[in-house]
Amino acid sequence: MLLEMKHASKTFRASRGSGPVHAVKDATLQARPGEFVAIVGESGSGKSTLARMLLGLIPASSGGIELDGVLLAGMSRSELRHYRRSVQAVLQDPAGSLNPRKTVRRAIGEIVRLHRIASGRAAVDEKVMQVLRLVGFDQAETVLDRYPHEVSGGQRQRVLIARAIVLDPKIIVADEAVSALDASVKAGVLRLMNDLKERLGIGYVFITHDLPVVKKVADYVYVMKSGEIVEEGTKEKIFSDPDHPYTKTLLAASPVLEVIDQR
Ligand SMILES: Nc1ncnc2c1ncn2[C@@H]1O[C@H](COP(=O)(O)OP(=O)(O)OP(=O)(O)O)[C@@H](O)[C@H]1O
Repeated sequence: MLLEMKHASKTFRASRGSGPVHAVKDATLQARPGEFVAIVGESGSGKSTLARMLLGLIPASSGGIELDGVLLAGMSRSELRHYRRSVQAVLQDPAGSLNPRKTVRRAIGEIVRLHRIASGRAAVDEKVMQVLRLVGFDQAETVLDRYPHEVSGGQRQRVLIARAIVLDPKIIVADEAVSALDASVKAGVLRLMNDLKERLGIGYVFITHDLPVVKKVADYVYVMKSGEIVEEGTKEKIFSDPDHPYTKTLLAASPVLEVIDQR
């Protein structure tokens, strides 16, 4: 499977007193199952807009997204359903990704029902537990009836990952998915994502401003500046031999790649 963004641009219309915003300009990238692709750039560089286009939440102004050569904008309903299952989102939890009024059981169970992965209370519960175990809740039954505010930030992020992988996606688009977490919790969630890559062959488009995280997990890196992808390459190349002056500035400004717990 191949997910591609081809020459995609997004321009937001002018609002009163200001001109149009060219949030993403002519972006081309590729993502595959089993590969950790990072998109790195400063705040305002257009990363979230790019993620929203990849997830089909907003249309591109020009260019487009393709899954195995089929243009997202031209997909039939069943192709679109396949796309939405194959390409899942994990967003930053403080963005309110989990409804505070739904228990973990309900937040994941309703996806199971909606997509007819299982039906009947016992079968749905079993599926929910299975996916919770996959994301590291060894005693899944202890979190089933908790509300989002009753679990820790790292656990909430795991629940969000569980909710994404229950659909058996091939690629997860993660926008600042670990940015709000403390270093040790962050390391745990990254380990989990890496583990899911190895065990289930999930690929990631991992969007972040956090270079130490990129250094730890990415296979391939795209660097964004002012809406444009200014450089791309393997992690090794980007970190040891960057070409673009902006990449060099980013690396120099990074808090010398604090060592993230490797356990
Ligand atoms: N709906 C919108 N309408 C108008 N302008 C927008 C809209 N969404 C984003 N923008 C603008 O597009 C530019 C890129 O924003 P975007 O959120 O994609 O950047 P980002 O790299 O994700 O930044 P951050 O890390 O701060 O979220 C910004 O100038 C932003 O103000």
